[in-house]
Amino acid sequence: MAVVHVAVAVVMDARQRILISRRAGSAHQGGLWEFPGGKVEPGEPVRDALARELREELGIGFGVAQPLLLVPFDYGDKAVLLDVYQVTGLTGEARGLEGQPLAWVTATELSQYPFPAANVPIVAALQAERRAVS
Ligand SMILES: Nc1nc2c([nH]c(=O)n2[C@H]2C[C@H](O)[C@@H](COP(=O)(O)OP(=O)(O)OP(=O)(O)O)O2)c(=O)[nH]1
Ligand SMILES: [Mg+2]
Repeated sequence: MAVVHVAVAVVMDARQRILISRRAGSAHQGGLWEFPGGKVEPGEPVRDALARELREELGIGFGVAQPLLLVPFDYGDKAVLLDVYQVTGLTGEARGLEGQPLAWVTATELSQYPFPAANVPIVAALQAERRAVS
C-alpha cells in the first residue's frame, strides 16, 4: 500500500497554547481531533505544504516551522507518514475555514481530546517537552 505523506503542524501561540481541530465526521479518522495539516503534494517541500494547509484550513501564516518528529502508522485501510513540525511566529487569527471546530489548549489538556492512534507519540512528545521547560 502506498504511504500517504502528511504535513502536520503543532501550531503554538506565544503563551504555549496549541491549536487543534476536529476532523469532519465523513473523513478518514473522522470525528476525532487532529493537528492541522494535510497531504503533501508530489514534489512539494513539506514547509510549503504546511503553509498551504494552514492558509486553506485556518487562514494563518507562520514565521518558523521546526521539525518535531516523524510518525509512520498503518491504520489497515490506510498507511500514513506524519511529518510533524512545531510552528510558531503566527500571523493572522485562526478560523475554521472549512467549518471545523477549533480549540486552543495546553499540552496537558491534549489528554482530554480523542485523537487518531497515530497521534499518541505526538501528544507524548509535547507533554514531555512541557514537563522539561516547566
Ligand atoms: N492533518 C492531520 N492528519 C492526521 C493526523 N493524524 C492522523 O492520523 N492523520 C491522518 C488522517 C488522514 O488519513 C491523513 C491526513 O489527511 P487530511 O484529510 O488532513 O488531508 P488533506 O487536508 O490534504 O485533506 P483532503 O485533501 O483529503 O480533503 O493523515 C493529524 O493530527 N493531522
Ligand atoms: Mg487536512
